[in-house]
Amino acid sequence: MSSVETITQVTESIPAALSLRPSAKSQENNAQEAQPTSQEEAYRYARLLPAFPKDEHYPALTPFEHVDPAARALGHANPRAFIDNATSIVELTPNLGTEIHGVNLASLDSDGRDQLALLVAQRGLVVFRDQQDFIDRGPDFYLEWGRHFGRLHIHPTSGHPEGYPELHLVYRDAKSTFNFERDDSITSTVWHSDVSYELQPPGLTTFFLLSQPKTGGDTLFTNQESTLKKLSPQFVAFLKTLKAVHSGVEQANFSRSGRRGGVVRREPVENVHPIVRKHPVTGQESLYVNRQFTKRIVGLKREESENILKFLYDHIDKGGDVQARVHWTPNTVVLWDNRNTAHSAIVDYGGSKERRHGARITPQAERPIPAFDGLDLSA
Ligand SMILES: O=C(O)CCC(=O)C(=O)O
Ligand SMILES: [Fe+2]
Repeated sequence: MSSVETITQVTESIPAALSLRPSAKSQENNAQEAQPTSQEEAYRYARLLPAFPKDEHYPALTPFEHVDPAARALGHANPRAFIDNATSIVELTPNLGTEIHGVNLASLDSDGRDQLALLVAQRGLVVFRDQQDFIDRGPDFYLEWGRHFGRLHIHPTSGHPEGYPELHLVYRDAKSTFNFERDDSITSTVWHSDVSYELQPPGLTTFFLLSQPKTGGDTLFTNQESTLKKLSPQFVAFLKTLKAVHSGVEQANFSRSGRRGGVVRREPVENVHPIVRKHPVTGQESLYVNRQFTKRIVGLKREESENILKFLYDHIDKGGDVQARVHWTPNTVVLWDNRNTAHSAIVDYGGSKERRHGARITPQAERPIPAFDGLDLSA
């Protein structure tokens, strides 16, 4: 987010586009053809533009039992049956990311979706091309899709299509942005795991673009199992004894300040998570801190906490050898596992006619499981 989850700078106020209505006649191609503002009436996805209703308030989230769909695929005779007929399956990097052509996600049955969840858990990032059917099915389908994987999260501050608070939108055009811009930073890169401040942050997450710039606006991913493995066993053993505070306060304050959409739908929370978490299905351990939401290490002196976190963030920043970069082509749908990866938007576009409009479906998963059984998260 600031990705939209990030600390964003809304350069101008809410877009005039919000008042637009869909045109049944519009056949605008959804990508590569960014449309000028004067033609926004014809925007094919106008009904999915971000809205920020002021009267929307939700109570605190309550705990729930998450049953991971990937676990159901573990005992399957062929857990990759759902991609048996793919025309191409390419590993983006040895340790992170698989790109698949020739599989229609929208037609996957329950069993196929479970298998998909297992592949996403194993590869961290899975990119599906040519998913026009999925994208064209629209918001009710997106919600039904997401509910297969867990309870859908409603974002406390981001824009959503009118009537669909469970869809988190990223948006930028010539007039406005609801993500990623920090006018005081040398970079738009903000590594994060989505809404990690929640008690039960997301697992499998689905994201796609409805419109995209002609070039640029790729998304970066990194493998947090690999970033952990690069550290010495002695240091990892120490990290496993630690837990950290993740906070949604800064994000809410940013919204309250009037930048972004100006709404806070749910009071911000802070939660404590293990610095090294264990995946509930694969059992793999991963580093679970991020520059956007992780604030301090519990129990350490301030300088100790600041320096260790800074070291870990620098380590993540420098991990080009465990990262992958998704280039968006029209009708691409990407899934990542927020438990064992981190990601960042790249804001390298923004010509006067460029629009980038994305939607995220964000099911929550389990409370992060500490890699070290003895870690007490209640204290
Ligand atoms: O826009 C992007 O490339 C990433 C957006 C993002 O971080 C998110 O929606 O979680
Ligand atoms: Fe994100």
